[in-house]
Parts: sequence; structure tokens; C-alpha cells
Amino acid sequence: MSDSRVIMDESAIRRALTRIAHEMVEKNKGIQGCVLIGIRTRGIYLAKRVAERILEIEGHPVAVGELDITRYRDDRPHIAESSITTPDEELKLLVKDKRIILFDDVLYTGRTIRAALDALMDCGRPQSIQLAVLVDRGHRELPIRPDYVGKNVPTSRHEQIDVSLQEIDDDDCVTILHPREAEIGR
Ligand SMILES: O=P(O)(O)OC[C@H]1O[C@H](OP(=O)(O)OP(=O)(O)O)[C@H](O)[C@@H]1O
Ligand SMILES: O=c1cc[nH]c(=O)[nH]1
Repeated sequence: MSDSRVIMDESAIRRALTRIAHEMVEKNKGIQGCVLIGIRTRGIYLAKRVAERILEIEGHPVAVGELDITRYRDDRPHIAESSITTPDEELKLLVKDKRIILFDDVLYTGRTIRAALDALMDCGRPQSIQLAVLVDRGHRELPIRPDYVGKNVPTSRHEQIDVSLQEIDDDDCVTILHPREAEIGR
């Protein structure tokens, strides 16, 4: 059992993604040569939503791709081969010489992003890679820093951040779960 509290509701997520879209256009002086790549699963929907905002802001579309990092993880050595997808030709074409903006829902230790960087490099040689996350909860174990953050959420290691998105969870919200005192250290 744990206590939970909503820290971003639908409108907070919407505003954060709109701000991130503006920051991307500003930082890249437009969106020419940029490709948004979402890490499966929720990163994909975040990338698609920001691409929609960029279309509204800039008046032209930005390419969106999907990245499966399963085979690159350092914490799940015995993944079934059938659950692994190889980088497809489309992704290889998307990455080469482009300014990649990677998307994930939560940034914690940084190990998912480390795996994503390896996966991207296997697809080709991008010009550069930037990182966007909806929530940065701290506790990095690797030297990884996001360029765009929806919300910085100071957390303890015992807590958990859950991101729900309409596309797969039927709801837009970010929740922090606190274990009850008695459960910590069990
Ligand atoms: O910075 P890290 O310590 O790597 O943590 C962040 C990752 O953890 C979650 O994925 P998870 O591995 O739980 O898989 P899921 O997205 O399939 O739930 C989340 O979606 C991030 O990708
Ligand atoms: O709290 C956390 C940590 C890693 N990944 C999540 O989705 N939430």
C-alpha cells in the first residue's frame, strides 16, 4: 500500500508540452533538420504531441520516430529475442545527420537514456542529440542532463513517479507514490 498524489493534471501536462515545443523552436532557431524520437512507450506519445504543437507554431511538420531500447538495457540481460525489434530502415534514414530530440516520460537514473543513445548510434550518425522529458525526478547514476523538462520533481528513492497518458491509459496525469513508513526498508 502507498499514498499517492497527483502532481500534474491534464492541463499541467498540456501547458508543459506547449512550453517545451516553444523552447525547442527557440533553441534550434526553427525546426529545420530536427527529428523527434520517442522512447517506447510513453515517450512516443509525448513526441507526437509536441510535434503537433510545433506544426501549429511553425506551420510545417517535424518528423517523428519511435525507438525500442529493449536490447540495449543494462538491467535486463535475459530479454526474450522475440520481444526485441531491430532498428528499421526508416529509423536509420531519420537519424542520419539529423538533430535528434529524444523523448521519455520520466528521467531517473539515466540508464534508459544511456541505452537509447546506444540504440540511436546503431541507427546512424546524428548531427546532435537533445533530450526532453516530462518529469525529471533526480537521482542520476550517469552524467546525463535533459535539455527540456516538463517538471522537476524532487523525490526520495523510495518514491515512484507514474505517468498516465490518454493514448494508452485513458487519462492524462502524473502521480507520485509514497510508500508508507512501515514499508520502507522491507
Ligand atoms: O532513468 P531511468 O532510471 O532509466 O528511469 C526512467 C525510465 O523508467 C521508466 O521506464 P521503465 O523501465 O519503468 O519501463 P516502462 O516505461 O515500460 O514502464 C520510464 O518510462 C523511463 O523510461
Ligand atoms: O519513479 C520512476 C522511476 C523510473 N521510472 C518511472 O517511470 N518512474
